[in-house]
This record gives sequence, structure tokens and C-alpha cells, in this order.
Amino acid sequence: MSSLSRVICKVPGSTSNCGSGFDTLGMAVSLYNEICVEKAEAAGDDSFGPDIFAKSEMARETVAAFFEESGIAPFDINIRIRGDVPQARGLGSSVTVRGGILGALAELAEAGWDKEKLVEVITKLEGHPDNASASILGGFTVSRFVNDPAKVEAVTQIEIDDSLRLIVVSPEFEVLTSASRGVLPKSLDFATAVSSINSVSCVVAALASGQYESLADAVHDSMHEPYRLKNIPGGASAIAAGLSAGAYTGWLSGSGSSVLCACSAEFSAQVMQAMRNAFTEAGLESVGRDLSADNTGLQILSCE
Ligand SMILES: Nc1ncnc2c1ncn2[C@@H]1O[C@H](COP(=O)(O)OP(=O)(O)OP(=O)(O)O)[C@@H](O)[C@H]1O
Ligand SMILES: N[C@@H](CCO)C(=O)O
Repeated sequence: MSSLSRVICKVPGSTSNCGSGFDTLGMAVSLYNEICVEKAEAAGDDSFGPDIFAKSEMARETVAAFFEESGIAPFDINIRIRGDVPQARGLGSSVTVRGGILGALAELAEAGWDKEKLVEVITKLEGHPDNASASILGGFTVSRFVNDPAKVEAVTQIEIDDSLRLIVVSPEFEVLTSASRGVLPKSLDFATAVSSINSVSCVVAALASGQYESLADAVHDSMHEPYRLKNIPGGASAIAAGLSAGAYTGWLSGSGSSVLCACSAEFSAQVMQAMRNAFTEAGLESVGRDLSADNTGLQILSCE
């Protein structure tokens, strides 16, 4: 057993799918949670945040997965979380929780896990790799799987510079990913599949080449957004308003409820205002954030 008693990780939130890149594309964003894992006997005060272990089924499931996967004998811990990633808004909050717990526990128990191992285990827990790859590795990520999205085979990571602004607007209500996956169709017709391949290829080409202006009008998703956006009042209008105000393109962030428009810095203020107005017109309060990509991913902030 290591002599460490407390480890703190910083984990960025993420936007996923990026249009039609369902379960495949993700991007870490400059919005963070910090997760503190401490041995129970070393428990500090609650100034960092309250211990969530007893209250959070997700935390307990993640801790159990760590001990099972590592083969290390379980020990008692406390888990504290603080930060700015809103829960159940399509910004990968669940991965910040799972990633922070696993990253900190792996240090605390000297499990020798690298970031690829963290992505593998989080992907198994989440059932898909898109948010996990982005938040742990940073940047824009393309995750490879064959048939089973819970089993990630490889990840390509691409740095995105901060000239690309990510205007994220989150309406006041939560959408649970598990529920939002339930509204999706069982099959798609051939024309929809072809159009989705075209859209997602254009997004990947623009982001990989750094020619962000070729994102213009790139996202035309008919795989998941139409089914989900109709349950988010103002969501489709917010993306359309952002495009009219000068954004290159826009998408439903993850499974929602946040929507995102990508633009150059000169348009960011007007794009955000237009997007927020669309939610106001739909009768919803919203929070707007002008973000960039995070190219670092999970970081260990301190080990004591
Ligand atoms: N700060 C937090 N503290 C405790 N639990 C959290 C926290 N943030 C998220 N969670 C857990 O994660 C759940 C939300 O996960 P979910 O996958 O539904 O949405 P998301 O990860 O925010 O969005 P998406 O997967 O679409 O990007 C919450 O219901 C809660 O169980
Ligand atoms: N690819 C996932 C991301 C949200 O967790 C989905 O759209 O359901």
C-alpha cells in the first residue's frame, strides 16, 4: 500500500458526437471539475466539497470497477468533487466523475495505470468512448471501436487551438444520457446514412486540418439530433440563431440539453446572445459559456 493519503485530479468536461459522429467524436472543453480521493482514515474537512461516496451510485460503481480491474484489495475512501461542469447537460459530467475517481485512485493505490487504461475502463462503464477519450486525453478525439462501443480499440487525438471558440449554451433542465439514448431510432435509411457520413467527414477534415472556416455549415445531422432536439424547447432554434449570427456550425452537445456553436472570436459575443435569446423565447433560463478546447485532458493536481 502506498504512503499517499490524498490525490486530487482535474478533469475537463467534453462535448461529444459533434453532429453525426455518434459515440465516436469528442472534444475536451475548458470547463473543469476537480475530484479529491482520500483514504478514509486521512479524511480532511469538507472545505473541498462534501463526501459523495454514500450518495452516489455512479461513484460506488466506479470504485468497485477500479478494485476489480486492478486486483488491488479494496480500502475505504472518501470522494469530494468541486467545479463548474454542470450535471446532465451534455458536457460529459459523468466522465469527469468517473475519470477523476479512477485517475486519483490509480495514483493512491499505485496501480500503474496510464491514460489509455483510464479510457478503456471508463468506456466500459459509460458504454461508449467519445466523452472518455476527450476528457482523459484532451483535444478533439476520434475513438475507434468495432461493433461494440463499450470496447475502445484506439484513439486519435488532435489539438485544437483557442482561435476556435466553442459557444455552449445550457438551458435550465437536465437530460440524462440513459434516457436520451432511449428516444433514438433502431435503424436509419440509406440516404440518411450517406448524408451522415458526408457531414461527419467534413467535421473531421476541418478540425484535423486546422482550417476551421471549412466547418461552415458542416453539421447536418439526422441520426440523433432531430429525435432529441424536439424534447429540448429552444434547442434547434438556438443552433439556427447561432448560425445566423455568424457561427461556422453547431450541434447538440452529447445527448443534451446544451447546444454548441463553433465560431471565430470576432463572432462569439453575438453568437452567444442569439443562442440565449432563442432559449428565452422558448421560456427557458440558460447559462452561456465562451469556451475553447482543452488539449491536456486529465491532470493530477496534487498527491499528498
Ligand atoms: N458533480 C457531480 N457529483 C456527483 N455526481 C455527478 C456529478 N456530475 C455528474 N454526476 C453524475 O452523472 C450523471 C449525469 O451523467 P449523464 O451521462 O447522464 O450526463 P452528462 O455526462 O452530463 O452528459 P453527456 O453524457 O450527454 O455528455 C448525474 O445524474 C450524476 O449521477
Ligand atoms: N454518444 C453519447 C454521448 C452522450 O453521453 C450519446 O449521444 O448518447
